[in-house]
Amino acid sequence: MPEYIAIDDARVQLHRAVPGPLTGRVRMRYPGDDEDDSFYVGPTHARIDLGGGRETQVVSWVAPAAAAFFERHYEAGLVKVRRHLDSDGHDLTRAWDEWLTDPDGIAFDGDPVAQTEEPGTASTAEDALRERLLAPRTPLTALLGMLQPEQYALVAADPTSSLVVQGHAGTGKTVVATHRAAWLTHAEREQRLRNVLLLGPTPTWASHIAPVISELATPDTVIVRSFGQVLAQVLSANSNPPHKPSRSADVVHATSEQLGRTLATVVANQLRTDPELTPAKAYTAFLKTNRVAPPSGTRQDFLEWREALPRRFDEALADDRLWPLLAYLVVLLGEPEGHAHVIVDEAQDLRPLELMVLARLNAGSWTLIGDMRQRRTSHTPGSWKRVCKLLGIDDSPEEQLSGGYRSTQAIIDFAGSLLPRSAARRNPAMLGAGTPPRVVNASAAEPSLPQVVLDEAILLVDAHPDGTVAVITELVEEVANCAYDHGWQTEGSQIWTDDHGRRFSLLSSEQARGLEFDAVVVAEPAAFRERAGDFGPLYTALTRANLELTVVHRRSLPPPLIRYIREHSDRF
Ligand SMILES: Nc1ncnc2c1ncn2[C@@H]1O[C@H](COP(=O)(O)OP(=O)(O)OP(=O)(O)O)[C@@H](O)[C@H]1O
Repeated sequence: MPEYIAIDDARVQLHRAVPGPLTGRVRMRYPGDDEDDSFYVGPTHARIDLGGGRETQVVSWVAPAAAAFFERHYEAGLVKVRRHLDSDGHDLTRAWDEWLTDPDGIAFDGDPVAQTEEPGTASTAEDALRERLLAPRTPLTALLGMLQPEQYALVAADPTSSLVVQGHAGTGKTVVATHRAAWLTHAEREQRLRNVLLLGPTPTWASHIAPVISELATPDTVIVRSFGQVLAQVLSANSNPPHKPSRSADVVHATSEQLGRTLATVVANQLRTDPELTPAKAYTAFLKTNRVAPPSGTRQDFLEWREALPRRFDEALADDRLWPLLAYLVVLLGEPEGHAHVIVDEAQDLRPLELMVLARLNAGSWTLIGDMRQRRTSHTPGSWKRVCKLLGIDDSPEEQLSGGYRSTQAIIDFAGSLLPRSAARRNPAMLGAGTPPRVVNASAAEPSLPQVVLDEAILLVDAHPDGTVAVITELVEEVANCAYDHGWQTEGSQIWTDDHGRRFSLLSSEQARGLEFDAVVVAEPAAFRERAGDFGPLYTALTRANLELTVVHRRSLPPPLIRYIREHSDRF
């Protein structure tokens, strides 16, 4: 960070180095004081010796005093001015001042740090935020300097009670989840928690958020896992078992809550006669019990499904779709060491039995973050109240996030047409209006749909040479075959590259959860609903785009999108 270089240039000695860029600066007057106080906010507490017996202080972002920087209405009248510092790695790129009183001259005077190269303070907080959001997105990074007051309030909310955060796509829920995990466990917080489990939908999500955790969190305090990895860990199983085609998943998910009740009853009954009960013995007992509780219309299906299950626990482990069932038996019988707090990102996607497993892994309170409108199936609870009930949370306030940081207004409005009118967004997108989505009808016989999708993806890749592009579709295999035929290669199975070094990601809506790209092609919208029976996955797919969205379809578009296009025919 230039301050340090500049401080060194000015032969200003540091007591200790600050590991990372400073976040900002505050000038305020405490009641009863004759002079203003000024301090920096940064990644950790530090004292900067300015020479001549003077020093300035860096207050850790987790300290209560840092609220003077982050909170919009910090104890009215105390804060005079805040200086926001934005950096790219260790280079200070921008600084801007936010006056809360009438400007009275120099915002921060009298110390060498203020006379260093902090760039001009022309931009406002809003300009700086917009500029950053319009630039090609880098992997998710710590955003301390940009954290919005509504986000900070949730990051730093009291962890003695549980918290539910509902927010539209792109309102910064993952930003809140990651920063909260770091805040709760930070070594400099007086009542820090010993550990936090930070849970999200997929391993790709886990790698997407990893940089924030390694930048902000105290080492070895935040455990990042995908839902599947948690189940694998409970079962000590490999997290990528071979998929066996079966009806297991449908029945496990469709009867999830009743299945949980049946398993709990089996375990309780068996324990009466067998205190040494193991998950394997409980599984065998479950295969035989008459005390099953599926909904009446599905009882026959349930019994047939159970009849076809592997006869032994260790054989059943080979089918990951049975993992929630098996893991529940393990946690019912074991005494897992509970986490001090669990944060769940995309929490709307957990099914009842998965929630019941999780409930037994947490010894503390919860932070549940998600968007009920992005539910991927009707087998997940339809309300936060229901989610809380399954986790055993008594009464938790439901907080809302309302800012729009991911997508342009044009993309938000187009995707938002899939939502009920009552769910419309309240705040305008920070990225501005943007260009309307491009809708390509590929219903002619030639070229094929995958070919059109590939051509559109290449157009976007060329238009965003420094950015990221994704194709999101339920027809992953068809598009992959087409890309392969045209000389594209895959690294992992999601990122495709060509000989010119161009690249795009190819994902199903399930894999795209929680991620974002500068430009996105969504292929064959009609196919999303067939999988989910709901618009949630299509809404998720459309809202992964920051700046540009192309929709390619061969079949008819879903009626709300047709209506939207008709009502806004001037834009399409
Ligand atoms: N305060 C902020 N300053 C700068 N960028 C922000 C801020 N809050 C969020 N963003 C950016 O907006 C984008 C969306 O944020 P995030 O992924 O947290 O949203 P989300 O609510 O989890 O979305 P979804 O539910 O659709 O996955 C990210 O690029 C993030 O870095």
